[in-house]
Amino acid sequence: MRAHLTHTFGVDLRGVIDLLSHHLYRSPRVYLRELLQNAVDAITARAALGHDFTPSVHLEPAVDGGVLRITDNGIGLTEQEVHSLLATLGRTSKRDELGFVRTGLLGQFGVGLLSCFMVARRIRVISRSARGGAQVVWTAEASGDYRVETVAEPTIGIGTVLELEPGPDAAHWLDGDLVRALAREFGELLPVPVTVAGAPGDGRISRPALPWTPMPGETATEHRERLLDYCGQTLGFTPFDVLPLDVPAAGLTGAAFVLPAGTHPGVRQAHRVYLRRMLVGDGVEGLLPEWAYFVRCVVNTTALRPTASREALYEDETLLAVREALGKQLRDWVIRLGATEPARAGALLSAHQLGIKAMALTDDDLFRLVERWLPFETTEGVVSLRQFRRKYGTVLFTPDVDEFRQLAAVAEAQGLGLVNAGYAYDTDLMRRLVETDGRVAARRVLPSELLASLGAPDPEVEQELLAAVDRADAVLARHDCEPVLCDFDPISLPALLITDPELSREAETEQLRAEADPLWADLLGQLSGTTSGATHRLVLNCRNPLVRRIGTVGEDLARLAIESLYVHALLQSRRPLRPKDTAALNRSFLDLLDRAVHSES
Ligand SMILES: Nc1ncnc2c1ncn2[C@@H]1O[C@H](COP(=O)(O)OP(=O)(O)OP(=O)(O)O)[C@@H](O)[C@H]1O
Repeated sequence: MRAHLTHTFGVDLRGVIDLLSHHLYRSPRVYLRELLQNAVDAITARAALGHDFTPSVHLEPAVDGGVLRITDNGIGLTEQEVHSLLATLGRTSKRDELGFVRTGLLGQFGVGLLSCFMVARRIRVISRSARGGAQVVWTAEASGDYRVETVAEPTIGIGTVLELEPGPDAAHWLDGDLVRALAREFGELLPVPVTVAGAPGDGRISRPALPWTPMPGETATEHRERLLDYCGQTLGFTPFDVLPLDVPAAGLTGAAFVLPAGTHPGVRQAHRVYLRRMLVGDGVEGLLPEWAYFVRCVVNTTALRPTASREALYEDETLLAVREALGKQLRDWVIRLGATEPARAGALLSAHQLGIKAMALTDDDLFRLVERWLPFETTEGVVSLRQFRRKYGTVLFTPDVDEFRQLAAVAEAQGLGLVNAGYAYDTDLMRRLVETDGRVAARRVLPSELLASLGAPDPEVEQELLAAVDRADAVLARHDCEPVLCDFDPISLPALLITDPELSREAETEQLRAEADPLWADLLGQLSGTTSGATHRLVLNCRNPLVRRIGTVGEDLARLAIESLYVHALLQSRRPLRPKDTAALNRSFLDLLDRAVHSES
């Protein structure tokens, strides 16, 4: 029998270092965030020991291709800790025995330091522990080799000095201007004083106050102005508005900036997220519900967890709760705006219709706001549903933009009010209107209904036209269309093409039946019940002078005129042209042209 031996995975350090340092992070720039984070964590850990000291982190960018140095007066490392923490991938001092992240610290994975190998070929850590012991020097190469030395006579105070020697083609990452810019970006809000050599004034780049916290003595208007400016400088746009965010359970505060008009609903908004005042990233997604695509946030949190790359947030219970709470705050703000500044609420609704309509489908208050302020295209012009209902009681709507365009002029002339509910979420909103206010609140208008409201023509004119129309029957049948004679306004409109959705559905069923096998054909036959007529109706306006004249012209010209009116009505309805429609368009146009030219000559 063969013995079963247990083996441990071998690890090629070069591969792991390459993977972590080059593939985990999107850009080498994050090396500075990892360094600042370690320095701040070390200070937090030393403070937790009860030491009395003035925290400080100081950065010295490289000069002429030399080393970059970062010095902190945090907890430092003993020789043993250097071996176990710095030299063991994935080992961290920032989790407890059970693996939970210690409160108040930023790191947790034990890989951040490796990001330095994206810009450095050698890392040197000189450290003196607050717990005592000799000063230690750890020098690590990008190859994965390291050595540890102890120094009898300490050269530094308690804390750590970390030096990076630039890697090939990476010297610019350690240069003064870039280091100052990166330090400001990542560390600007850190509560610990961070100074960078060469930065203006006393070199401090971190400021004590969060930008969204009101300053002492600042008025509400000044505070708002300051935040609008901050948005311009940090996020690069002038917001429509700004609102404060606060989720105490997640230690989250911040500001939400509502984008001006023109934001595409498909865009996933990226937020600027600080974790314990350290910038996690400015492209963090998923902080808000999807419908809130028109808002960008800047927040600081103590409870959300970043992924190892720090470029996204962990999808856990806390994030779900935060997303829900922030969504609610946003929604409450919209409602408040509706109550206090209706005109601005109207402007907001028009600017970000899609997101707000989506929200309104599941939220009563927002639905009322939408009903009251969201502008709809109607036969009364652009008005809100509330205004429209005040005049007509019921909202008669078309679920299709083209259908609205086709019917609006005629409906208006007959004194019928019509609402275009052809854009995204509109018909769902109409359904909701019925659910909340009853069946009379909204109804889809059927083209046949409109047809019924049109007047009967003068019998004499009708008689005259009937013969001409009868003769043109075959022409229209080619287009699956039946002629109807009516009197309607506007008088200038000669003909109207109406497609009844019921009829087209039946026609489709018929077609399917024709193509299906006998069993299905029978079944579909029972469903459709009727023999289908034409799908379209060409409603000729007997009040229109051109239409009237058709009754008096010869057979060929009458046929040509009716087919031309069909094509004209089809173009007006903005429906896509089928090949036979295009053929009819060409035919009628050229025939008319031909006749016009001949009548001249
Ligand atoms: N400036 C420092 N002072 C004291 N200890 C440090 C310092 N920098 C790093 N360390 C120690 O080295 C360990 C490894 O650091 P590293 O940045 O790789 O991971 P981490 O900060 O623990 O976690 P993460 O990968 O999430 O950043 C830390 O847990 C810490 O104990």
